[in-house]
Amino acid sequence: MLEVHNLSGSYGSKNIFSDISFKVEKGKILGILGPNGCGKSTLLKVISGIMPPSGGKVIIDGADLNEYSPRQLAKKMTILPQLSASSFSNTVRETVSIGRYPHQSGFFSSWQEEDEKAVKKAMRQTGVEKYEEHTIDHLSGGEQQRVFIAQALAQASNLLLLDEPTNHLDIAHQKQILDMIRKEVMQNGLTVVSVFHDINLAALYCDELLLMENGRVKAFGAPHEVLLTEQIMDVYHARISLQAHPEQPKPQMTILPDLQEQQEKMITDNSFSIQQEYVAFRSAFPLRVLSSAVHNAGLGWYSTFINRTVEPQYDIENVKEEFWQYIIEQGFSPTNTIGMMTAVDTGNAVLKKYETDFGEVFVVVTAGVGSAVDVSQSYKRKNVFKVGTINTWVVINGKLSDEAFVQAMMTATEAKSKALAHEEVIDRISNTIATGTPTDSLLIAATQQGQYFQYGGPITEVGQIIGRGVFEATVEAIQIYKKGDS
Ligand SMILES: Nc1ncnc2c1ncn2[C@@H]1O[C@H](COP(=O)(O)OP(=O)(O)OP(=O)(O)O)[C@@H](O)[C@H]1O
Repeated sequence: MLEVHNLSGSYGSKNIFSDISFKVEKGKILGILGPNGCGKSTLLKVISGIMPPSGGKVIIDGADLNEYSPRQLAKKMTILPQLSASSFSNTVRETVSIGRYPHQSGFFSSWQEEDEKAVKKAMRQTGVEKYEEHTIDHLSGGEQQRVFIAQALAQASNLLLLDEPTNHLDIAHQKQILDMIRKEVMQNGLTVVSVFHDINLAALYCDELLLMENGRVKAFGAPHEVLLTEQIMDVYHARISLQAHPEQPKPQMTILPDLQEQQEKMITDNSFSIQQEYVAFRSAFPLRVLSSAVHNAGLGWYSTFINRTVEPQYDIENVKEEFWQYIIEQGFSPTNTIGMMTAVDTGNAVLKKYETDFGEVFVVVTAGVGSAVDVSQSYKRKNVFKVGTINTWVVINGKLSDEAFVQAMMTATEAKSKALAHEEVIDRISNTIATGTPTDSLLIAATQQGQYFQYGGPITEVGQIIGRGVFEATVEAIQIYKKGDS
């Protein structure tokens, strides 16, 4: 569809970009990324024919850009430049209608039903129908942007060149416009080349990305090939971190601010309180937590954790909502609290403290093993939900990598299973040594200050403490449970 060969562009003698080559297939979206002033808009202007190249060529559908007349080109390709601050006295409808110009033999003289349909469809797609008779200068920046996108769509060409199409748009309209463009691409074979400042939106919506630096191509490829942590940090001179998008197989980045903490933050025993109704952990600052809790599971930052006692017959349809209410009633913040539940008396919780070279590590365990299960034999039983459970917290004064968090979960789980074996806890169905209960929960929390741990396996410095601590606390908690049970 679009081929760019060794393209260069300059303003007079000032060279802006050089030797840029890439191809975009029909029905694809290419995103152009790069820092301010690296030449993205100028590249778009040269591709569209607004500016002549200083070298190289642009091929559209097999023919050189120069071979098209301006009207032919306007039917092939539409450019939506960056929105300028100039004032416009045309109505929305008139502005969108200008997009039909290449399809007229004389301006407005041969207005056809097809033109009317295209204008109406474009206004509907961009949600500007309701402003149809308003003049552009009476619209907000975001509304104006949508009108110009409508104008570009009304032109109904096969190639759309967009310069920051989501500029000025709120998140709902960013999503609406980009979803709509993606749909046009997929259903009608539209091809799009778009400049983006928002790297996450570009990764989410584009098939391929072209990353520019100082007028040159730094990288070209699928989003996961171009968005590499070191590469982005290098080009933009900003610290970032990349994660997976929660729904799409696309990378997303987060800026890492260079904010210096004034004080060293430490967790001490004062943060824990063990009561009959619940075990609570309260910190003056949030910790990074990975957990399988009932409330706020997953990876996040939280300052409070609670492990509450519920009736053994606790069976509520909407557990999440009930837990949310409970947290509020106890005076905690539901968005800042991790919540677990157990049928055992939390007054029997075991709290253990381990002094290490890097700081203190705390382990808290409540254990109810009435419904203990051997994981290797569990396929033999029906899936019966019981609240009798082993809940484990590990709180570390240290900084864990993502690998270390996951490995810490594994290390703690293995230590728990070893404790059950040590206490000869039996799976009553299979009559074999149990490895846990059907509903165990685990929480690993770290202050993310002080010593850094890349790994958390059993023989790492932090893993050794986790292994020993979870084993000892679980053995003790099981012994207390057995005493109460007998
Ligand atoms: N009309 C012009 N005459 C001379 N230099 C210009 C002109 N327009 C832009 N430039 C310069 O060309 C360089 C590239 O500008 P361009 O607008 O292409 O960058 P960009 O990557 O789109 O930047 P941004 O992200 O800030 O929009 C900049 O240094 C800019 O100052």
